[in-house]
Amino acid sequence: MKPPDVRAQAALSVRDLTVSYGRAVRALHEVSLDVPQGEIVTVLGANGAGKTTLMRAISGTLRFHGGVVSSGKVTYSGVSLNTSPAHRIVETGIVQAPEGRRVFGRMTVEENLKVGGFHAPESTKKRVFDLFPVLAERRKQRASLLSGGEQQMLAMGRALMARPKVLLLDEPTLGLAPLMAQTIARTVKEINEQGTSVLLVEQNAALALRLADYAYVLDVGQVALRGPAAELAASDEVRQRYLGIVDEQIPVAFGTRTLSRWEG
Ligand SMILES: Nc1ncnc2c1ncn2[C@@H]1O[C@H](COP(=O)(O)OP(=O)(O)OP(=O)(O)O)[C@@H](O)[C@H]1O
Repeated sequence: MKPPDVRAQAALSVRDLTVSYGRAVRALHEVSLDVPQGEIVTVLGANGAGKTTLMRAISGTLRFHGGVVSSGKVTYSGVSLNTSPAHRIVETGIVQAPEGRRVFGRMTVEENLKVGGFHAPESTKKRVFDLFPVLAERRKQRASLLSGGEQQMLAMGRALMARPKVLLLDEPTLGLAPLMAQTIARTVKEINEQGTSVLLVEQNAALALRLADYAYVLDVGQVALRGPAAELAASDEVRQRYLGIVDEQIPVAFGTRTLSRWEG
């Protein structure tokens, strides 16, 4: 049986990535991660763990935030993306959905979608409207009039207009009511079932672990834990630390290790 770190058909691959902001802040230290074709992979971690930095390094936007990759690499289908500008990475098929509040408020829903994919065929817009019927209903409305959850849907819809092979989602359920968060989660699953791989950064670990095939936990810039999402969800350590389930009988040991059946 294959060891888990040689995961099948890794489309997007991050190897030993170290990222700093200026001289003082090392935000990621030798982080490795794979997003195989067709999977949902989630990255969990507390505030400041480095999740957003990881997304920036993948999407080529690190430089806009004063960050640099000091070692390691990001590849897609074996091709290095380290020096690719952000627009080239989008063309490669790796597209980040902006945060929900980053939609263009004065533009209509439809205009926002157009910004996501000027050359997208009508069928792509239809796909977005099928996934998010509320966007079809409000297509002529200004984006600023949408609710927070609907704006998040629009942000995801805008990313889908670029027809991504890998969709990067940075906390898509942040600040949303539980019912809306569930709707977003269901749609992420549907997007994935239609063939798009997903890298999902979430603070809502319970939701993310239900959705994902595989999960990584970042802790102060390093991968502290990784494994199949179902195994992490069942782990007492993860339940106590990330799912808020406290059982004082069980001591928490927390170091770098892999939760997997291969480890014995
Ligand atoms: N533009 C920046 N300049 C300097 N330091 C930064 C910058 N962005 C992030 N950092 C630092 O890098 C570290 C990782 O931050 P990052 O935002 O990647 O974490 P995160 O896991 O996404 O946290 P959160 O959940 O709060 O967004 C933190 O110590 C943060 O203060």
